This record gives sequence, structure tokens and C-alpha cells, in this order.
Amino acid sequence: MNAPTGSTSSSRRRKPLLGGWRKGPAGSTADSRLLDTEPSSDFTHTDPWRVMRIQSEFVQGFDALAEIGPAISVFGSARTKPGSRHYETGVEVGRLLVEAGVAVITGGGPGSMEAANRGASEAGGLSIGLGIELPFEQGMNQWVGRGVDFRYFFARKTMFVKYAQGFVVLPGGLGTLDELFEAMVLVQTSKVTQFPIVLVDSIFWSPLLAWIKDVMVVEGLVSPGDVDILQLADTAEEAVALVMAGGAGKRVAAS
Ligand SMILES: CC(C)=CCNc1ncnc2c1ncn2[C@@H]1O[C@H](COP(=O)(O)O)[C@@H](O)[C@H]1O
Repeated sequence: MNAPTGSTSSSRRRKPLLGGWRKGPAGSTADSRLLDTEPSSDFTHTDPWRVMRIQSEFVQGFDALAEIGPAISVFGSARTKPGSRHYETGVEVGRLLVEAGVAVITGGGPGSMEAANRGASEAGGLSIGLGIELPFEQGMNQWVGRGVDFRYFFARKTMFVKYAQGFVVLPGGLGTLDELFEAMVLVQTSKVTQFPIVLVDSIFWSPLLAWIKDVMVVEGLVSPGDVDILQLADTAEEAVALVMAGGAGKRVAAS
């Protein structure tokens, strides 16, 4: 990009400027163009505009969550129904986490997310939902006390990790596995440390763990030690005890 004068000489060629001024129509300035009424709103669908929106999601998330104190993120199926075994375990996990002194963060949706928010809210704790815009309108579950809505999965996923000191993962589908494997990779690559990941319900998770050990480890695709990134629990009590043995428990003890 040229310097503001628009001139370059071959003998003293200027370095390209990052973020240099761009010449607009004659007689216009950045200010005047900003204040002009746009003839069309198409610009709001361009990538530079999206970058601003993405940036605003991070700012909004940081603002909402920076001061929540110790917290644990709870993941699990959007499809479990109240009264089902997995839903009731989720309620119990939410309640016990609050009793252990931490805030509960979920995806803010239905099913096991709602269950964990419900347990946290009924126990009088901070119940957080990080909602995601989806093609089918869902809305935040009614047990979310503090909600933040996201358009972009990746911005939302940053918040789950950044503001929690561990994950409890209830049985779930693709969304739950996506969140679980992202966390595993962050631990495997030391992007996060002291970050317990606790899977609840050995009947549900054992086949996946067996496949990791018997296929991935045997083929040399992951290290035997990578399996230890995950801990297995069968009850809400066990899960909360394991997850609180990490960074969240230390923060509660220190406060
Ligand atoms: C009934 C239905 C599909 C509702 C979707 N509504 C949702 N609202 C918020 N987060 C969601 C939703 N669906 C998936 N997720 C994300 O993916 C996980 C659940 O996906 P799944 O049901 O396991 O695959 C949750 O932990 C959540 O973070």
C-alpha cells in the first residue's frame, strides 16, 4: 500500500505500510466517509466487518466473565429430558459444584446444559450460559442467571476454557465430543495446565476410552500418557470431587 502522498520513488522505495491510509474519492476523508449515509448495508456482510463482530464477541465475553471467580464448565447432550438419568446427574453436578464454591458454566441450551444450570441456580450459585446462535431458534434455558450469546463457536469455546479451571463432561453427542476433544488437545499440548477433565458415566464413556487405548495408543497415534488426561466418574459426587482437586479447588481454598 502506498504512503499517504501516494508517491514512491524507485531509488527510495517505501516499505509497504500495514494499516496505512487508503485514498478515498477526491475531497473525502475517513471521517467524512464514516459520517456519510451509506447507500447500501452490504458492507455488514464483508469479512472485515465480520472481524469487528468477532472481536466484539471476545470483548463481550471477557467483560461478562472476567470477575466470576473459580468456575467449572459442564458439557453434555442438548437432548436429555428432565427425569432421565443423565439429566438428574447434571442437576446434581450443578448443585454440588456450587456447594463446593464455584460458578457453573454451560452452553446455556436444553438437556444436560439446562440440568447443570438448574442445579447451580437452585443451590443459589452463579449459573452461567454461553449461548450459541443456531439455525433453529432455541434461546437460553430458564436456569441461566448470567447469559452471553455468541454467533461464533470458536469465540464461545475460548470462554469455556479461559474462565473455567476444569471440565465435567456428561454423556452427549457430537457437540459434547467436540468440546471434550478440544480440551484434551489443549491439555496434551500444554496450552492449559492443571485442568482436570472428568467424564461422568463409565458405561457411556468406556467404549471410547477403550478405543483410544486399544487403537490410538497401539497404533502410536497418541502417547499412553495421553489417556490419563481423562478421569472417569460414575456419580455426581465423584465427578465434583475429581474436578475440584484441580485449579478450581485451589482457587476456592485460597479465597
Ligand atoms: C435440541 C438441540 C439440538 C438444541 C441445540 N441447542 C444448543 N444450545 C446450546 N449449545 C448447544 C446446543 N447444541 C449443542 N450445543 C453445544 O454442544 C454440546 C451439546 O451437543 P450434543 O447434544 O452433545 O451434540 C453442549 O455442551 C453445547 O455447548
